[in-house]
Amino acid sequence: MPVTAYLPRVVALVTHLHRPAAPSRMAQLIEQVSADYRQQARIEVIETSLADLLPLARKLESHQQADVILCSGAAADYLRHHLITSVRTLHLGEFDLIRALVQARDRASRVGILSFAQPYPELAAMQALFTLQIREHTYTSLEQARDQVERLVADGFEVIIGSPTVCQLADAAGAQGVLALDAESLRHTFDSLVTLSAKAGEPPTHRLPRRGREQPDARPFKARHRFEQLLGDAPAFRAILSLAQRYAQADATVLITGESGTGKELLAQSMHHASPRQQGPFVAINCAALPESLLESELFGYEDGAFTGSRKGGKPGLIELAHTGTLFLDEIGDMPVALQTRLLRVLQEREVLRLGACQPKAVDIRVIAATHCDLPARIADQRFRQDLYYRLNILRLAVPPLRERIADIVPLFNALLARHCRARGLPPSSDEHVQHILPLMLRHPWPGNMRELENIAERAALCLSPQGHDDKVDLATLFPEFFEAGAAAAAKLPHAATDNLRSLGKAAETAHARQVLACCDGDMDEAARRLGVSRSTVWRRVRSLA
Ligand SMILES: Nc1ncnc2c1ncn2[C@@H]1O[C@H](COP(=O)(O)OP(=O)(O)OP(=O)(O)O)[C@@H](O)[C@H]1O
Repeated sequence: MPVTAYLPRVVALVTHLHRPAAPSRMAQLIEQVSADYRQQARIEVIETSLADLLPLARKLESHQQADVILCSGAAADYLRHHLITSVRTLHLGEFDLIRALVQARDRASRVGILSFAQPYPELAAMQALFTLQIREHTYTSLEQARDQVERLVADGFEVIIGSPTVCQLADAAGAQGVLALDAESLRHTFDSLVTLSAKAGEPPTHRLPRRGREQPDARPFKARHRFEQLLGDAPAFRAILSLAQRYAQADATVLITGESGTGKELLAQSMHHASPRQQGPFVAINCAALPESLLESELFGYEDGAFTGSRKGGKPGLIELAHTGTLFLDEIGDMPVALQTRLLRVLQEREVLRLGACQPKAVDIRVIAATHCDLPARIADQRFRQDLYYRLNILRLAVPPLRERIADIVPLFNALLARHCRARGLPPSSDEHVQHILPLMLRHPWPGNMRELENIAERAALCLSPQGHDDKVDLATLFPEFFEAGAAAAAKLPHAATDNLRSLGKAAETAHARQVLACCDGDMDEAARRLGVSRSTVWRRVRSLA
């Protein structure tokens, strides 16, 4: 079947405090510049309020409508914490600043500049060109931007240069906002996106197309995570980590199994980082995400003229691009059988044959495959090749689901909660409110594993923080998954642990307290009674990151 050339889908999200009624200047500018890139990418511009930003971006991600999301400043940073899709920051350059300063000069003699995260390096040199009093502040969250704007206005700065959100904040505070964006910066951003796509294979992210969390940069095929970043102290998880660290040193193929969201990809990235191949590329592909024809050309590459729409000069496949590094085949259980046969050949011969080519090329790769499927069952259904299974299942890592790491649930939740509060500039959620959901968390079966825990922590950060707490919203409304059918049938631990808490060492105390609390279905009073300590001691113990 002929395959047409793949054009990466770039969605530019223009964020505002409140969505404007008419197209904003920034949206118009992006539309205008993107017209020049129609041959290289499909670029769509969407305006959104900050409140709708995340739901919108998540929808784009779940419908696989964006290979890259383009966003400015704090919004890009925020999305990066929440999405798997690649998020690029729309950086402002010196042209943006000069142009904005020229506009500002006509309106006021004192001009404030709000830049995201880092000050403009060129500002000092530019200041000499303008007879203006210029003061620059940086921000990393909406709250900080608001504070800085108010400070500038209180100090008599009438014009403030920044992003569309900064401009709206300035307008709301009684100053004038000047947008810092120039067509040149946009071209520069689109150029780098398109060049990357050509360099690294399409689409422009290293993960096709569902993933792409890493930012495309000079070395797009890189692993971001390391063992040190993996959270979790439960014995079952520590045992897997220790095995993975040992396997990282070997070169044999690894098969990682485990439910969705247990951290299989994180483990694969960490192994690459700790392996002798760490300087080589880490190339990841989701085998379930692409139709068979596309997956084949992405994996194996093609020669010039191999099919209608193929790129002139041909294209290397991801297997070739992983040369000297690691190839991570996620969702291997969903790979079409015809491709399994071709992959088997690569694993046996360590060479790859591009589509339309006669001569195979030698490749030096380490393969890590992952799946949430029951591969033996797939073999029985003839949906997975038995010989491929044995080629993959050399070093095996079975990642435990979260419900089997009960001692990890509370510390992981606390760590994620703190991260979300920090990212949103919110004060930490109060123990009092968080305490209410603890029993529910310990009872829940966590079918979505770490991913689900991240979602709960994000909701808790938003709604249980002192600022966001709303008495009208009850727990069943806020966390319906804890109350849905099935949750009640969550795995229950045996009522075995009754040792006196004071007799145990500190780390053991923590693990023990959590275990007992789980046994008591989260009933603090009952746990305190069994452990022979006060209710608040139980609480202190279970929430500590032992
Ligand atoms: N040990 C861990 N510490 C911190 N975060 C984790 C850990 N394990 C998983 N996560 C987080 O959980 C989410 C899911 O992880 P990951 O994508 O690696 O899981 P997966 O098993 O590969 O999922 P899938 O099978 O759906 O592809 C990610 O956001 C990741 O950051």
